Parts: sequence; structure tokens; C-alpha cells
Amino acid sequence: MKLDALTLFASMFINLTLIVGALLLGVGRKTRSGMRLWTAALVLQAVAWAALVAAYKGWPREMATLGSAAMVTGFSFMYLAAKSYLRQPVSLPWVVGVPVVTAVLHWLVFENFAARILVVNVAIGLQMLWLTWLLLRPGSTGSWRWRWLAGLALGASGAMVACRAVLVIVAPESYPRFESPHWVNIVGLIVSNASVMAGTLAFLLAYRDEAEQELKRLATTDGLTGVLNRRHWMEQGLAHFNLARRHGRGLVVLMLDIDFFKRINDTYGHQTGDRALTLFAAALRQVVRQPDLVGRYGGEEFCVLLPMSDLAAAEAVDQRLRAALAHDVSPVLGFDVTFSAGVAALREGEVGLEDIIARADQALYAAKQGGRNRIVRG
Ligand SMILES: Nc1nc2c(ncn2[C@@H]2O[C@H](COP(=O)(O)OP(=O)(O)OP(=O)(O)O)[C@@H](O)[C@H]2O)c(=O)[nH]1
Repeated sequence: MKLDALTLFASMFINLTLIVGALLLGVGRKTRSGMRLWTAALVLQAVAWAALVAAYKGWPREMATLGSAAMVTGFSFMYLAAKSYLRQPVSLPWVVGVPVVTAVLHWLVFENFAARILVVNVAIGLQMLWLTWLLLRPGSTGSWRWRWLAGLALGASGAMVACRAVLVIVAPESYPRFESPHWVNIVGLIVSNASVMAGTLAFLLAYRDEAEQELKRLATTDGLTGVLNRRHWMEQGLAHFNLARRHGRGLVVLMLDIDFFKRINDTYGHQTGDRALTLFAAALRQVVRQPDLVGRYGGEEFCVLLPMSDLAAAEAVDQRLRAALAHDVSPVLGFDVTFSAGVAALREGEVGLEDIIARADQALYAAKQGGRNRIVRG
């Protein structure tokens, strides 16, 4: 059997369908948006190749226009997928405008072979090269591994498509027909196939990076309030403690416990209790400085470590938090939220962070015993 370009185009459709199947099976449909968008891009491209092949069986104008529109829309979805992992805003006029303009122009100039080839190749080339720039430009967020792999994959394809556009401008008579087994078509298909494969691999890497980051976030933060969990707060705190001891710098630990929290739960329900905890933690994060570590020590008890600070700095945090609770949190909840606090500073010769925490905790206990809604030095 003679291998013609049409057979290769059909193989492109089969490849894409298989990759989509593998992605749906391997990554699942409930994945985060970047991978879903990439999968949708491949589905659109599979539809495009099927329509382009079908154009040879009937309704050439309709099928070829549908194929071109699906192809260009597929690249719009690749752009959306990349933007999702790059965490950048998308340009809707670009996403919608390029496919619509391409489809309309393709339909209008269909009878002119060179013109319709030019329309499609210019649209795809522009999309791919723009996407390549977005991925590779300095300062883009995201790990360089997936960005470079995706950028090179799409850049190679974009360059190939741009060459096709140039070829149809300078030598329209020698530009091969779609079904001809001409080397331009063969090279084009090989590059497209490699680009789809490498691009998928790159987006799988981005997906894995994102999943890793998410796991790290889950392992280090408190699920309810978003502040550091106790284990991670201790780990980070220990690093600050060692630095403070080595360089003879100050360090303060502030322990905070919401007053009569059981009563809040019992009176307003557990959900309102959770909301009070969340708002309390948010207010606490607002009133500390950038290097300070805020953690949830357990239940309704929070801990703050202030590097390079003294007791007065911690007491200032305490005052700001009381003001924030009174002005911002209590009106939202509909009842007053107060807390007791214990504060302790690193002392000369102290060998463990636990010692400072223990003193701050004792001071907190004294604050509770002393009538609550106050701070005590330990
Ligand atoms: N809603 C909610 N409640 C919690 C959570 N963690 C702990 N609690 C509750 O917090 C309450 C703490 O009660 P206590 O230790 O008696 O303290 P308190 O009522 O604040 O009294 P004082 O600390 O002495 O002022 C308990 O009822 C816990 O069930 C949580 O994540 N969400």
C-alpha cells in the first residue's frame, strides 16, 4: 500500500485521540484547569484533522473551514492552558478573535488555494510564536523545565508553519496540495507530531509541578485557616531560633488563645466557630510583619514567632490584633471575639525554642487566670 499524506493526516487524528484517551485515563477528568484545557486543545485538533481529511470526501468548503477553525481554536486552548500554569490573565479578544477571523476569511477566500493556505498558516503561526514567547520570555512564572520544553515544541511547530506561509507567498505554484506526499507535507506532519508529543509531556510536567506545590501547601498549612500548621511553624521557627542564637539577635514568641471559644461553638454552632477561627487568623496575618511566622498551635490557640524583635514589638502586634478584632471581625460575626496572650523573648543561654514556647504558654495560662482578654509577659 502506498503511504500518502492523507494517511499521515489520518494518523495525526489517531495519535491525538490516543493521547487524549491516555490523558483522560492517566490524569483523570477532575484535574485542575491547565491540564483540562490542554486536553480540550488536543480534542479540537483531532476534530480538525478529521474534518480536513473528510473534506476530501465531500463538502470541501464546509469541512475545510470547520477543520481550520477547530485547529486554530485548539491553539487558543493551548494558549489558555499555558496561561493557567503561568498564572497570567488571558486576552479574550485574542482567544476568540483569532479563530473567528480565521474561519470567516477561510470561508471567503476558499476558492483561492494560496489565499486560504495563507490565512490558516498565518493564524496558526502567529498563535504558536506568540505562545512560544509567552512561555520563554524572561520573568515568566513556573519552572523552566516545562516552559522550555513546551516553548521549544511549539516554537518548532510555529517556525515550520511560518515557513509554509512564506512558501505560499513566494512560490504559490510549488506549494504542495494537502493530500500530496510532498516533503513539505511530510516534514510538517513529523514536526506537528513531535510538537504534540513534547507539548503534552511539558504540560504533564507543569501539572506535576502544580500537584507537588499543592501537596507541599497541604502538608505545611492548616486546612481551615491557611496559616502554618504546628509542625511547619516549629520547623521554620527552629531555623529562626538558631540564627537568633548564633548572631545574638532578639526573638519573641507570642501565644494567643481565643477566650470562651467553647461557648462560641455551643451558642452559635461549630460552623460559626470555624468562621471565627478563620477570621481571627486572617486578622492576625494582617497585623504581623512579613518575616513573622503565624501558625495554628492547635484548636483555638495560635502562635506567632517574631524574629529580630523584642517584647514591645510583640505587644504592639497584640494591640493591633485587638483593634482589628473589634473593628473588623466582631461586627461581621455579630458577637465579640477576644483573646488572651502570653509572650516570651529569647533569653541568653536558652538552648531550645521549646523553652520560649513553654514560657509564653505559662504566661498565656496566667492571662487566662487573670481574667482573660489581656497579655502577660513570661
Ligand atoms: N469550631 C471549631 N472548634 C474547635 C476547633 N478546634 C477546637 N475547637 C473547640 O474549641 C473549644 C476550646 O475549648 P476550651 O479549651 O474549653 O477553651 P475556651 O472555651 O476557649 O475557654 P478559655 O480558653 O479558657 O477561654 C473546644 O470546644 C473545641 O472543641 C475547630 O477547628 N473548629
